[in-house]
Amino acid sequence: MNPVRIAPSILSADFARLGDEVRAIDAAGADWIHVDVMDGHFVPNISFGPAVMKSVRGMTTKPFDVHLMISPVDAYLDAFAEAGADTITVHVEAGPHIHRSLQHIKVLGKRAGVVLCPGTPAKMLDYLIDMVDLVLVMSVNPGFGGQQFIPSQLKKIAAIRKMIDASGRAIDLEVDGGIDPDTAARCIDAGADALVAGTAVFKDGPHGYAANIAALRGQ
Ligand SMILES: O=C(CO)[C@H](O)[C@H](O)COP(=O)(O)O
Ligand SMILES: [Fe+2]
Repeated sequence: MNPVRIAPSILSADFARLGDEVRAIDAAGADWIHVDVMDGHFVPNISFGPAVMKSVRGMTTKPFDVHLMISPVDAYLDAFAEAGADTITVHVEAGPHIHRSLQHIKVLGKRAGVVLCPGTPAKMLDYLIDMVDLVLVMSVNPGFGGQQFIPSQLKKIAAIRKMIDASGRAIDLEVDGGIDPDTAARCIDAGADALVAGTAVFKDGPHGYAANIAALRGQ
């Protein structure tokens, strides 16, 4: 398994200083930059779109890990690829043709990720696992930062770890929502190798970013 990768979610950044915030989490040791895109339809919140993401893409060379909470999503995939996404992750719950969406992401030359909401079973991955580069398990209901971790998702993480190992493919297993040093350790024990964190990274302002990221690694 890979050493854990930490992906701070810029949803919790100061949007008035977004470029500086991306530079700051890069300098503080972020492995990936997690970009939460919310459409006010699939989830009850609106964040930002590809133009805002593109405007900060040049602030770091770290991979952009783009979590699309958009339904329907297919019409937006090209725009996020063009705006500098490295991994594009789409919800199985967001439309009837998840397989087509994942195929399209691969055609765009990007890493394809699939994400499951807390109420969605791991078996939804049975016919997708052979085509994805990343599985994202939501440990909160998507739409907002600062929510409480849902412990039932640990069992799902462990089940997906087995599916990934059985596949023989290199697939990242990422968890998103309510991650702090305690829940991070529990997710890693269950088999996660990438963690998204918004509140736990950004809560103290820029002087705390490096220590907060290190704490999620158990350091
Ligand atoms: O996808 C998300 C919400 O839908 C965010 O990535 C997630 O909530 C991160 O925020 P926090 O660490 O504060 O829970
Ligand atoms: Fe997210």
